[in-house]
Amino acid sequence: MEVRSRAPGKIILAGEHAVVHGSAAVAASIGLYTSVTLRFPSPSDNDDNTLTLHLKDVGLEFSWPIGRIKEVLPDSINTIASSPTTCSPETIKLLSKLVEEHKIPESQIGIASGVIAFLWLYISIQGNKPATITVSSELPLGSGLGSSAAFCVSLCGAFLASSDSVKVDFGQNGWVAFGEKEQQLANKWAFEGEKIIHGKPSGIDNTVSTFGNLIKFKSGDLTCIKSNMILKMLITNTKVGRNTKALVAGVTERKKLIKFKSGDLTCIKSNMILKMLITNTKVGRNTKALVAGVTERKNRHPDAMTSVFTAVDFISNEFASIIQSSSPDDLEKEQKVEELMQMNQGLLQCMGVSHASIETVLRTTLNYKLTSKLTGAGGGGCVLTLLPSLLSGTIIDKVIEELEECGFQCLIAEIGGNGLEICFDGLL
Ligand SMILES: Nc1ncnc2c1ncn2[C@@H]1O[C@H](COP(=O)(O)OP(=O)(O)O)[C@@H](O)[C@H]1O
Ligand SMILES: C[C@@](O)(CCOP(=O)(O)O)CC(=O)O
Ligand SMILES: [Mg+2]
Repeated sequence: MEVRSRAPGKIILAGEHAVVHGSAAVAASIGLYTSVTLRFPSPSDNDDNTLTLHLKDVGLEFSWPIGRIKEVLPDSINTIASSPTTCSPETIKLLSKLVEEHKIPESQIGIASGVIAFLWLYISIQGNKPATITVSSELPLGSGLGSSAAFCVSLCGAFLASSDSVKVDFGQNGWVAFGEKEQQLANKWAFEGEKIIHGKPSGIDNTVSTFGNLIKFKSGDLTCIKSNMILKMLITNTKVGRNTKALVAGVTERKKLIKFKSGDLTCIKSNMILKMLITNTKVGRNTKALVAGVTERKNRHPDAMTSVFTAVDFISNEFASIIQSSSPDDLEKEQKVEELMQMNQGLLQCMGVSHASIETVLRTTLNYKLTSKLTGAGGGGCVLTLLPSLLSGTIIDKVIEELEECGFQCLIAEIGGNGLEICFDGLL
């Protein structure tokens, strides 16, 4: 039996880091996916009693005899697929032992936490069954586009789709979304995986990767917005990590906004056209370390940092209301969005998560009177640039050219598309 799943990356339009400390944030899924293939051995493969993980993006393969997993985890993991559970520090230690039995080059050591998350999610949902899992991604890893969440969500999608606790219609062709209950379950499990990779995630990345679209998020509170505005983002990457090929996808038009709160869906219409260019800088960095750094700064300066997070909360809420507003004055809305992005970037600098490469993108785009802010954890990674609707294509080409001359990489990706999807027919 074979099942495939895919889950998108994301951009955070406003509120990263502050969202970890309870502020609101606004995020959108992007049309770049992490894909997982899960295959259980057929009865004729009776020698195949291993759990194998192929990580195509980093060229690494891990394989454990099921007997070895049982030896290291003698009490087995007593979780049930329908009940997402946090991995205890003791179990993380045991799973690390399994990962350390494989050589991961020092330059790729960040992958270890992803493999531990994989083991936790697989064994928790599927138990000690032999299987081969292959992961590949269109997302640059560790660049602020939520590859860790897309990794966890796509894994959970495949594991749950082939478990008894989720009812899926095997008869459907092509990519299909889970029902809402199954989406919630995949989202909760993915959050448990993100905890292993990020330390203290807010949950925004796994949520937008699971549900897709455009969302306003506050811990324990989610507003999911589908819009008919055109959001174009340029991603700039600072090239210290691996080379990422330019990926260009279409820009979609969305018909309505969906407000989603505790399981309730409310549709909201929007007429605004907001063009965003996503720019990706390619300086490698680690979300866990950056999130921990902000928390340490908060511990050192609790009052000042609480004020910063409160300001971000206002920015995110205002950002969300502007893009949902029915006012026909797009110019005014764009100017407000630009100001909010500028303010958010300033506050991210206060949190200590900007980087020289990000500042270079800010300066370069400012030469064209364009506003940018980092997206995701910062410290390098990706930067967003707002493209006002009256901006000419020639200017956009010039900005991209100049950014690429700095060694960065620019991509335009679809914003606010589908979330987690599953495919059983093997045709895609
Ligand atoms: N396709 C993938 N293959 C292997 N590991 C992955 C993949 N995608 C994400 N990961 C894991 O997620 C980590 C990157 O997550 P993070 O630092 O949060 O950056 P981001 O989520 O912005 O890409 C990687 O170091 C790895 O552990
Ligand atoms: C910094 C943060 O707000 C977003 C991190 O995103 P990314 O892993 O850099 O793509 C952390 C979080 O919300 O969990
Ligand atoms: Mg991440």
